[in-house]
Amino acid sequence: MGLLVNGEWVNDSQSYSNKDGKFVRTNSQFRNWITRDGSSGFPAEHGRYHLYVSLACPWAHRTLIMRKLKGLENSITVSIVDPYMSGAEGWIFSEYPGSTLDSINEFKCLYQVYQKSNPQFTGRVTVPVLWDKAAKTIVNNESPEIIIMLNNCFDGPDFYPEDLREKIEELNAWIYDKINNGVYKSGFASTQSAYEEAVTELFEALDQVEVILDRNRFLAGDRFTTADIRLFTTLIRFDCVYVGHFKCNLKRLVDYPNIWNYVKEIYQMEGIEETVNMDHIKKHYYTSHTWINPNCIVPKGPIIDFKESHNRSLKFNH
Ligand SMILES: N[C@@H](CCC(=O)N[C@@H](CS)C(=O)NCC(=O)O)C(=O)O
Repeated sequence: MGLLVNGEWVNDSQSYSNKDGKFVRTNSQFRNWITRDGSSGFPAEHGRYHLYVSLACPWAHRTLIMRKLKGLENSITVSIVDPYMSGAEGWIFSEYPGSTLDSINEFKCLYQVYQKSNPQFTGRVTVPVLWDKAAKTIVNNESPEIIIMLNNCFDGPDFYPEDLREKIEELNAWIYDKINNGVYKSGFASTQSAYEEAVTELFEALDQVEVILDRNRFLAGDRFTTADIRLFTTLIRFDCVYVGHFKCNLKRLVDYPNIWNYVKEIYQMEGIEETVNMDHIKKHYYTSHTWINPNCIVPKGPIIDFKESHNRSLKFNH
C-alpha cells in the first residue's frame, strides 16, 4: 500500500497490520468544519464544495447518501475514483465505467489533492475528501464529520435531530468499533488470534443489532438517522464482500431476518439504490488487497436481490 511521507508518495508495500497482527486505523488529519455563519472560514455556500469519493468505499458512500438525501446534488460536485487502488499510485481518476476524471484540479491521482492542501503531508490518502473550490484546500476527510456538516449546515430533512443525538452517538461508538471497523479488523488481521477476536466481536455486535431492529424500525427508534446511514454502507457490502474476502462468515446477513429486511428497506428508499455500485465494490476489494487475494479473482456471486419485499412497514405500522 502507498502513502504520503513528507509530501512524497511512497509505495511501502506493507499490509495494514501491526506487530500483533491487528489492523490499526490511523486518524484523519483534515478536520475543519463548514459552518452556516462562515466563522470557520468555510461558509455553507451552494456550489463551493466538492467531494472526492470511491463508490467502493463504505466511508465515502455515507457522504454520497447524505448528499443525495439532502438534495445537494446541484450544490456539491463529485469526482469518483477508479475502483482499483494500487500501491504504486493509490486512488486514481479514470474513465472506468462509473468513475470520473478530476474535473476540479485535473489531477491523475488523489494523493495530488492532499499534496496541494499540504505539500508536507504525511499519512494515508483516503476517501472521502471534502474539497473547498474557493480556498483550494481540503476541508475535511473524516466521513462521520462530513455527514454531520452536510446535515447541519444545509437546509432539508434532518437526519441528526437534537433530541436523538446522544442516543445516536452511543450507538455509533460500538457500531463503529465492532462492525464498521470490525469487518476491516477481521479482514486485515494477520494472525489467527487477531482475526478470531475481531470476527467474534463483530458477530456479537450484529446479534445485538438484530435485537434492536426487532424492537425498532431504525437504530435510534422510528426515525431514519445518521446512525442508519453509517451502518447501512457496511451492511450493503457484507454478503457480497466481507463474508468471503474478509472472512466474516459465521453467518450471512440474509440469515438475520431483521437486519436483512432493514437493509432492503433502506436500499429501497428513494435515492439510495443509485448510490450503490456493486461492480465498484467487488472490484475494489477483490483486486486491490493482493496480499489477501493474490490472483485478484472477483467472485461472480452471491446472487442477492436487494429489491425483494421487506416486512418493515407491516411490522411497525400499527
Ligand atoms: N476515517 C475515514 C476512513 C476512510 C478510509 O479508510 N477510506 C479507505 C477506503 S475504504 C481509503 O481510502 N483507504 C486508503 C488507504 O488507507 O491507503 C473516514 O471515515 O472517512
